[in-house]
Amino acid sequence: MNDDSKYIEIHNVEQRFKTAKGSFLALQGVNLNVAKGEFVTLIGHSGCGKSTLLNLIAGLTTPTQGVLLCANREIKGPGPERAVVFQNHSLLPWLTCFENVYLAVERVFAATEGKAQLRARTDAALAMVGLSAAAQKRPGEISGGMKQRVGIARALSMEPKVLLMDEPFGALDALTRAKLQDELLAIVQKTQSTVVMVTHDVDEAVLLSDRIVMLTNGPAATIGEVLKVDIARPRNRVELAEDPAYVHARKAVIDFLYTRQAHVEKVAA
Ligand SMILES: Nc1ncnc2c1ncn2[C@@H]1O[C@H](COP(=O)(O)OP(=O)(O)OP(=O)(O)O)[C@@H](O)[C@H]1O
Repeated sequence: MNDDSKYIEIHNVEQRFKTAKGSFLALQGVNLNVAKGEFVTLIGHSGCGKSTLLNLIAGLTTPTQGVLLCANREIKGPGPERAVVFQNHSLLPWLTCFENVYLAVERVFAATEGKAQLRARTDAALAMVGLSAAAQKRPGEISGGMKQRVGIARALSMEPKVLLMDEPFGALDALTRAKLQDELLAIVQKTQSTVVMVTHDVDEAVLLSDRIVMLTNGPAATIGEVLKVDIARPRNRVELAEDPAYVHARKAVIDFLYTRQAHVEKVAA
């Protein structure tokens, strides 16, 4: 039986890495459920294990202890139902934007759909991120924000059940970042996707999330606190700035990061 409140289940997960100096315990005792359609961000200081946790959900790595499930199935490797967007967009530079997205569409749908349908899916994904006009350009001919949009279009084109994003806007300037955050909010509202996103940015976390998962510092990092963001959607960044619920959530995250998990590394506040 499907339980939508437990779409992604993370049970007592531990991740150790072998290093030249021996075994390094990155994550320990991580337990979390993510509901279908929920937007969850992972926040914590640099090196605490956010990407490690995201990679485990993506199936790019396997835990040294514990188990992860997606829609009641154990995550044993990467799968098209869990699309990943990385910070560095990872596009193939010799292909156009269209071709970069088409490759992903082909991988997922070629067995069941004809070329015209595959092309229509690619066009629709590019349109969703406002890139129809740049479809025939190569990554070297477009801006960083546009490249990131292609990465998002590629992920969305696979119609994944879960969108996993590792600091997707981390390398962008503040204005482009704000624009893409707003676009992502609108897209997720439309697609009702389940999203797990890694971020360093407190405002980004509060603006986008239904819940903010705060990780303690490593080694042996774990979930320190989970904050529910009780702000109605659609959210408007200008109105939010003075919303008491926004101010409260922001303060709670900053308090966790700077008081309870104080660290020499900086996190954008
Ligand atoms: N393959 C690996 N081998 C050894 N150690 C690793 C490996 N991957 C990650 N680590 C270590 O695990 C810890 C968590 O790394 P991770 O990249 O998940 O942190 P993060 O919170 O995503 O950091 P940042 O915010 O800086 O990207 C770090 O101490 C890192 O050095």
